[in-house]
Amino acid sequence: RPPRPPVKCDGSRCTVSNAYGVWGDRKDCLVSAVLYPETEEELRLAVAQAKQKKQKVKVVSGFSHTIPKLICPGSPPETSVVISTAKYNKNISVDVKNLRVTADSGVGLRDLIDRVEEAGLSLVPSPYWEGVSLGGLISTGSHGSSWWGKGGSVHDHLVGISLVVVAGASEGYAKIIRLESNDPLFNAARVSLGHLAVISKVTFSLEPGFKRSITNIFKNDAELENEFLDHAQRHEFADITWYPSQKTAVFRNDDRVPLNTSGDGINDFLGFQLTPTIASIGIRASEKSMESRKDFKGKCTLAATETGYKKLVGNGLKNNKVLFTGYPVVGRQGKMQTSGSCLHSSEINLLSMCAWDPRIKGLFFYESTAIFPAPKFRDFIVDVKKLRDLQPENFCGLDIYNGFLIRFIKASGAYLGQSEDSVAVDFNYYRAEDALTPRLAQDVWEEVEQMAFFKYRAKPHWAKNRIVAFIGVEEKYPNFGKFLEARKQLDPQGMFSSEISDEVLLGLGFRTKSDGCAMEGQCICSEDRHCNPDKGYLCRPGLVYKEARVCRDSSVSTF
Ligand SMILES: Cc1cc2nc3c(=O)[nH]c(=O)nc-3n(C[C@H](O)[C@H](O)[C@H](O)COP(=O)(O)OP(=O)(O)OC[C@H]3O[C@@H](n4cnc5c(N)ncnc54)[C@H](O)[C@@H]3O)c2cc1C
Ligand SMILES: O=C1O[C@H]([C@@H](O)CO)C(O)=C1O
Repeated sequence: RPPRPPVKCDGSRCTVSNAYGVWGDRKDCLVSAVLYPETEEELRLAVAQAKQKKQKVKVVSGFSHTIPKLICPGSPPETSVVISTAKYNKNISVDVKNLRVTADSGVGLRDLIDRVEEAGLSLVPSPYWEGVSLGGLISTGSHGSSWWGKGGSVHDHLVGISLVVVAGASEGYAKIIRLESNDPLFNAARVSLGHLAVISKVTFSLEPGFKRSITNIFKNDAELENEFLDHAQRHEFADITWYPSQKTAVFRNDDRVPLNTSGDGINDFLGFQLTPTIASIGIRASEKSMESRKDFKGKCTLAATETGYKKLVGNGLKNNKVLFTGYPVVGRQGKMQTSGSCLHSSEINLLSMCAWDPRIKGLFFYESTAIFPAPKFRDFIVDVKKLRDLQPENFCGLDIYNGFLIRFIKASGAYLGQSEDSVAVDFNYYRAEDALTPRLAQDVWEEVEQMAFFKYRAKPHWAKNRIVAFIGVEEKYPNFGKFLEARKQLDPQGMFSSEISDEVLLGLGFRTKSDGCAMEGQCICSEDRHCNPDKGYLCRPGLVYKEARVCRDSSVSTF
């Protein structure tokens, strides 16, 4: 079954959720209504109506694949409305001569890519997951991986954007403005987290169609900190997957090759494949039982099995669309850059879905993504290795997912983009059904999280992360003030802002620290009560990054 829609309405109000089904604070987002405009004029009318009713407005796509609660307009529900772009996805027009494509913001990434490739052109970057809308993916600075050309961030290939902004009565309370690359507001609008306006049209620059040639090289991680820079400079779409508990780093040699190169392969990334529901439930059940038995060894066995299987099947790469038969895998850009086959299954197929689908007891995890200025990343790796060498089993929980996924993002002019060439690192780890349930090695994850965001001042990916990652975020962007000025200019009454999304944008979520708040990254502990003393989890300093404050299982001896 494909993912379910993120919005559920009963008579009087609607609940807006995300793809994982649970927000970081585990509280529902309630709104008075959700509107489904289908044309740009209907989009404008929806904004005008909300302005006249003095409502708070947020935009959600048909996918809602963002983790932080950016799409929640706040309380009380009666005064808020959500505009969904799920049905605003009709128009895609490819301009072959000028190597451009313009589309409605609700269009899904896969639909756009297929149309562009049909026309013999290619969109260079994209997130690795295709289950996103064009408006949504640029709004959070979503990216693939590249330090070449315009780089791996999609918003750096945007050359025009149309916004529905609030207006006075004389202009019908809402109007459409078109911004091109040289507009002063353009750098605010292209990564705007839904805080300035509703994006109605996006225009991307394209390139003549090309193919990709991918080879995964499995290496020992001993020299990782000395090798990542060279790897990114040598291969246009390079990334690295580091499995710290196994001391293995998988260097993805990934380059563009001409269209006439032989090969019709695809990238059907394993993690995004249609997964038999029983498999997802099975993995989740075994994780849960290992957690309850504090079975580190079991986690490491599962991790080794997972990574062994991934190596065997090329992590989902297929040479002939069906099977992985060996490297290199060569295929069309449109079939290699992004994937998400679990999206394309029939409603009646109840036996398989995306592994994290909240309708089944499948995978349930945190997703942290830290974006480092390139010069700082080396020291982060060295610190994580120190932490890993203290007790490698602590890192098996990570390797059950994707380990550390290391990707490359180029400096951007976008105010909320990266101001310098950067390295993004994703890591997923087990999340318990209940907020207060202690998790194996959670102190290690909290230390890695705090090391990244506070010791190395990495920026949190706007679409991922637990709320603690956003503490002090506004100080990390040199042009943050310019973004706030643009927000004041385009939305003086703060119609698109809310105290809930301000916790992300302005890192304001820390006024009160409640009992147990540190157990899910809702605060950084400063007292034991912020952890779970009844279960022996107490607030302690980090082992390598001493300034970190983490919830550690006091029943096990530290080193
Ligand atoms: C399985 C998975 C894999 C992922 N892989 C990657 C990856 O490889 N790289 C990466 O960088 N990210 C990745 N992401 C994150 C994803 O790219 C972002 O969450 C993206 O923003 C989701 O797009 P969406 O259409 O679901 O937007 P939503 O989640 O619906 O919205 C995101 C934000 O954009 C705003 N917004 C949406 N549409 C509009 C509009 N038309 N006008 C104004 N504001 C709007 C919303 O208000 C919100 O603030 C992944 C996410 C998942 C779940
Ligand atoms: O869930 C996600 O998957 C990708 C990456 O971790 C694997 O492709 C990504 O960036 C996510 O947020």
